[in-house]
Amino acid sequence: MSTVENTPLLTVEQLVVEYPSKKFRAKPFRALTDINISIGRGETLGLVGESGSGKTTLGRAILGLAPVTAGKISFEGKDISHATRKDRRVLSRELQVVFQDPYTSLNPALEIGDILAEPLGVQGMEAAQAKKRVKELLDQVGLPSDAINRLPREFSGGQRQRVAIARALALSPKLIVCDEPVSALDLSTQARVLDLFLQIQKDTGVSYLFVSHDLDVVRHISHRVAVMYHGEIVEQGPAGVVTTDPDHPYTQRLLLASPVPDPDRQEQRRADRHRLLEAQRMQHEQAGVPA
Ligand SMILES: Nc1ncnc2c1ncn2[C@@H]1O[C@H](COP(=O)(O)OP(=O)(O)OP(=O)(O)O)[C@@H](O)[C@H]1O
Repeated sequence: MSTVENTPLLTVEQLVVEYPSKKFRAKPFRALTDINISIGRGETLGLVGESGSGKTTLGRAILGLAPVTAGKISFEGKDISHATRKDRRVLSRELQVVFQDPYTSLNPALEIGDILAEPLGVQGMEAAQAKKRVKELLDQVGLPSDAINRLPREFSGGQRQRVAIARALALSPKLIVCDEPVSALDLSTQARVLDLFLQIQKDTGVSYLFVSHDLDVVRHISHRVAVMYHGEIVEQGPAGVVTTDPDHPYTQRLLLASPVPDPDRQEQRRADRHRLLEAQRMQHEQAGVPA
């Protein structure tokens, strides 16, 4: 086996993330302290914790959306903690994201075919080849090929999340940060979308960082689970071993966790989506692809 194959796909070492305070001269807010995790190829690390424990911040730091105050994030052995915008453009082929809310993560004005072709066009794929790839992607996520000419509003929440997953898969990434991707769906739809994530991993070998406030969801999908509390990882182990004992303090805290983030953080997520879409649009312009 080569060195690259032996190296974990992603390692996070002694990561600290601080957000600047909105109050004048106030100390920055430390959202993450001394985070150490790794994710292997084809592996799912579930990240669970109560609301505000720092799960989204960790995903954001990996995606380059939250500042790395100290520590190191490496992808395939390369330090990406302070990657430039150019580096991030290259990384976006390997590192993708699926957000929680399927109702706001898709551009409502674009047909599904265009939403899926966008990342392919950015990477310079010719129209005919992109069309073929879009059909493959729809098939892979269990949507009919006539979805190409339809708008997001014509689909249910579960179907829209399938479109978001297809878009994340378009460039065959190695890691997908899944930030509460089933929390907005009803229980039976959740189960079907989780099965889709598992099937995709079996077929492609993609790795997931799977963020959820729901321990059952995380245990179902993950090989290993990390439990966060107040910006730290307080427990980490194989999915079957992490406790669901109702008397365990972390479990109690998880049971109390609210699935609905506070308005400030919802606003931040909207801003993240906007930034990522904006970055895609700029890449489009630079590649000379008409919008
Ligand atoms: N942009 C920001 N500026 C300042 N503080 C922030 C910012 N984003 C998050 N925080 C704070 O960092 C902490 C961790 O937030 P984060 O969204 O990562 O938690 P979470 O575990 O994902 O919560 P939830 O499950 O509710 O989404 C919280 O105290 C939050 O208020």
